[in-house]
Amino acid sequence: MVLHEFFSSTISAAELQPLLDKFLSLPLSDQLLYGSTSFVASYILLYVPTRFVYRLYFDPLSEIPGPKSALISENLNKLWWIAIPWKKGTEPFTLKKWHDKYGPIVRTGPRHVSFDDIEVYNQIYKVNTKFPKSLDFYNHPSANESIVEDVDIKRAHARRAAFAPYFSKTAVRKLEDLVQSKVSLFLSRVKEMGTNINMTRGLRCLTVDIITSYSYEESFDSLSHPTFTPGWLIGFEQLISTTGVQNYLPNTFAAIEFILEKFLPRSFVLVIAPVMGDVLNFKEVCTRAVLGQKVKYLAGERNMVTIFAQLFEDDEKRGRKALTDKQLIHDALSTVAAGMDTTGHALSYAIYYLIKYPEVQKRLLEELKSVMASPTAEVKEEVLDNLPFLQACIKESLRSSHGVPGPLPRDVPEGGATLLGHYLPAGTVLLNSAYTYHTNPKVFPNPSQWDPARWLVEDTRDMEKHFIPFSRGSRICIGMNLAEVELTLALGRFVRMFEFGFMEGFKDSDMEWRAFFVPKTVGMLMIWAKERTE
Ligand code: HEM
Repeated sequence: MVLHEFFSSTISAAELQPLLDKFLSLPLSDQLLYGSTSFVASYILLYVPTRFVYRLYFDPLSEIPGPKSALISENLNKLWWIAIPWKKGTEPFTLKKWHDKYGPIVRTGPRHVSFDDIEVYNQIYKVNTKFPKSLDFYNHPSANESIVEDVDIKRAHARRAAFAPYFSKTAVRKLEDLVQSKVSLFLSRVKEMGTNINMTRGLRCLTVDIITSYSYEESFDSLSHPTFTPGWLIGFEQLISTTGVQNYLPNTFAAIEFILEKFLPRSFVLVIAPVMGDVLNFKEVCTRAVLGQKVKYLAGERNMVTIFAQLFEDDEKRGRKALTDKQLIHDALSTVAAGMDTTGHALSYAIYYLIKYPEVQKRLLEELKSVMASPTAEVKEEVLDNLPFLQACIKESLRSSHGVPGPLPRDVPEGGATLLGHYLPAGTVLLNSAYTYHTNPKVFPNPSQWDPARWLVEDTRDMEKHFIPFSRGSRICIGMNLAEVELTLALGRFVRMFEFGFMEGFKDSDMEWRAFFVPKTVGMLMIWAKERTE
């Protein structure tokens, strides 16, 4: 039969009726079986191919180059990154490969478009941006009411404005003593351990103790743990590894969590679902900490210096609507998540590369000796902030650890947008990964080389333009100033105080990372450290 005849042939109601009667006379179980089989068959054989052809040739995004297989199914694309064990967290690497192949704009899915163009980046991630964070990604059941995941531009702006004063450079420097004391404790723990030190976790313990003391008064006291492995940290590691799945099925996870949390004893949960048990423990610690501050505040305690306490006071003074308990808990969780791994990860890269490149370490040490007479000399952050080579090491570590390397999706708002000459309808999801920008060989020659000296040339403007570890614009990292103070004090004082090297068995491949919102290395940085004598 020619195609025309096939499409124009019709079946009359009289012909259809006996078929329908026959179907209805079957037992219910057969009806269900045949009904669902025909539904699945027509979905796979008719709907999916027709939709694919539409996406390929007729969709407004069809002009944009990209891998055709990515147009088959939005859900399959998502599951690819979160459910296939060897693909988990590798999205930034694939995006980079696609940009190398297809150019600065790539259609990576039916509604997804990725960019490798810093001018476009600056348009999307600018102050007063019209491109909100995308619910497609910012929808974690444990953080979807936090600042980080607030996709409403106006509301997020107001919430950021309330927090911002506590993170200005001046505010952070006022709390320098707190950071110094945690760094001192960290260094004394490293000295005491001497060997077999899990630096990946140790640095997380340092950064989390700083951020929790800064936020809620009582630190998690993770640095005191004999092996830098407090239970909540394991819970957090589990939580991070499952972010993709939790974003994909937020309601299912929220329901499972609710049941496990409310109806079963924790000891039992830890046996039947250890990951969830650890996650719940971690969340409980954060919840107790932040709500504890609220209770103290309501009981009349004033002049607490922590972020949340100041927030309660300022809300009252300014007549601002107070955050709900759920918002507070989600902020508490996401502040720990945002402030811990990113800073710890950048520091661990700095230490890893300083071991790999002893000549760079030597140059840094010489510079540090110029302001610190002895290995344990006291030093103000302001002094270290003015050391060009130390700052270049930090910058290069932020570049090679990429900050938050995933593609931080933004939505095209109502009315659509035209970017790189392509019209993108409302709802298109825009992807930009720091990894793509930080490894551009035209901007950073030999990008995989860790080379702090690249930042000490006369003209760094092009590199600065492509350097986005903290993102940019309205949703730039709130904790950037705190992170910079932590990085400066921890790295400067650590390198001045210790000789250090890899433990036997440590491999370069342990430092490969995967993106689970924040980056996570596949192994741990294991080192020994010995106090310097001069
Ligand atoms: C080296 C350390 C850090 C790096 C590389 C980093 C990087 C980033 C990046 C790239 C974003 C944007 C995320 C997005 O668009 O979804 C972000 C947001 C954020 N960061 Fe950081 N961060 C660091 C440390 C910190 C610290 C210490 C804090 C402590 C409070 C913090 C708090 C936040 C918050 C609350 C946001 C959300 C801002 C918003 O959505 O408006 N970060 N950070």
